[in-house]
Amino acid sequence: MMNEKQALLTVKNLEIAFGAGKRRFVAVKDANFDLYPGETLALVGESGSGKTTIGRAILGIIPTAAGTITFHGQPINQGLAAKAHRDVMRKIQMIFQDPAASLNERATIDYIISEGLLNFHLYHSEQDRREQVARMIKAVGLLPEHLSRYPHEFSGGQRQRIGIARALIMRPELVVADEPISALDVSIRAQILNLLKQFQQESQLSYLFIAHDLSVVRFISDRVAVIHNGRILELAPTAELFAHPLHPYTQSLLAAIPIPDPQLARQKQLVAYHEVVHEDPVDAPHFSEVVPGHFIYATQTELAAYRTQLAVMRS
Ligand SMILES: Nc1ncnc2c1ncn2[C@@H]1O[C@H](COP(=O)(O)OP(=O)(O)OP(=O)(O)O)[C@@H](O)[C@H]1O
Repeated sequence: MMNEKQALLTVKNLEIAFGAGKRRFVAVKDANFDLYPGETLALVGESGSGKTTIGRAILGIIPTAAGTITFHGQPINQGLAAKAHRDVMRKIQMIFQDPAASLNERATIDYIISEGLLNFHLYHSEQDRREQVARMIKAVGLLPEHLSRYPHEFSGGQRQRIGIARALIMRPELVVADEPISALDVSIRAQILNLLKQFQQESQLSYLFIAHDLSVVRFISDRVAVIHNGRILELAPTAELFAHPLHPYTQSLLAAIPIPDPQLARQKQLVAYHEVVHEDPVDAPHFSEVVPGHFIYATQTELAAYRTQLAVMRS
């Protein structure tokens, strides 16, 4: 079904490296995925796996070493004319992990939420700006009197609402949400997730949702990409991935989800997955489809075995 739609974002053979010469470190290796309008794709992996790096490359904050990032069919990682660049910068917004660190402490909430409108001239008059901000503040569940206050006067959850308002007032088409609830109290995480879902339903927003918590991913995302050591190892629709994880690393990740029932509580260790350097160029691993929509990083020989394994799991 997904493939009949035009992808909003396409990441193809993406490589991102830091440093040069002997210090060169490839943080993202040959990443491939599409993101469709109105869809949430989760990028899940342990700390340091390369999730944020992919998000930052999509936002144009860091350069890419190889591959393409295409938005609305237009490559955006190889330099854009100024007008097109501004247009993309408006349409792709970010929500950060730490709402305490990402808001300018010296600015009022009114200014923080308005800043994008001011920079991009997205208002007709001062009255229009005020109306847009008033609508947005209400939509994220804050009050008009909050506008004259400063970030330190708010709780973590309220700050994240401000961060969401700041991003969504730009009317983006894609939001890169980088661990948007992991810095928040457990009690308010669901509220923020529901708020993000509500906005998506209202406006066909797409989310690239960066997370390490699989229970959150299961709740919020349509599809999941599992990343490890800069490599996407498996990508599938959420229900499929949770029911039929194929890659050993994905399986260990799922097995490590803590179960709330203390009787059943378990916290298994993740199986370290080390990429094998394949000497055989004929059967080198690729990111390919096991069945339509379910991708895995494997050699052709492994792929055939995964197909059999999946058929058994499904029968
Ligand atoms: N500016 C940089 N210079 C050098 N190395 C970097 C830079 N940014 C990230 N890295 C490295 O790239 C790798 C991936 O980092 P990244 O922040 O994308 O991981 P992550 O999966 O988002 O982790 P976390 O959940 O901890 O944020 C890490 O090994 C990190 O040390």
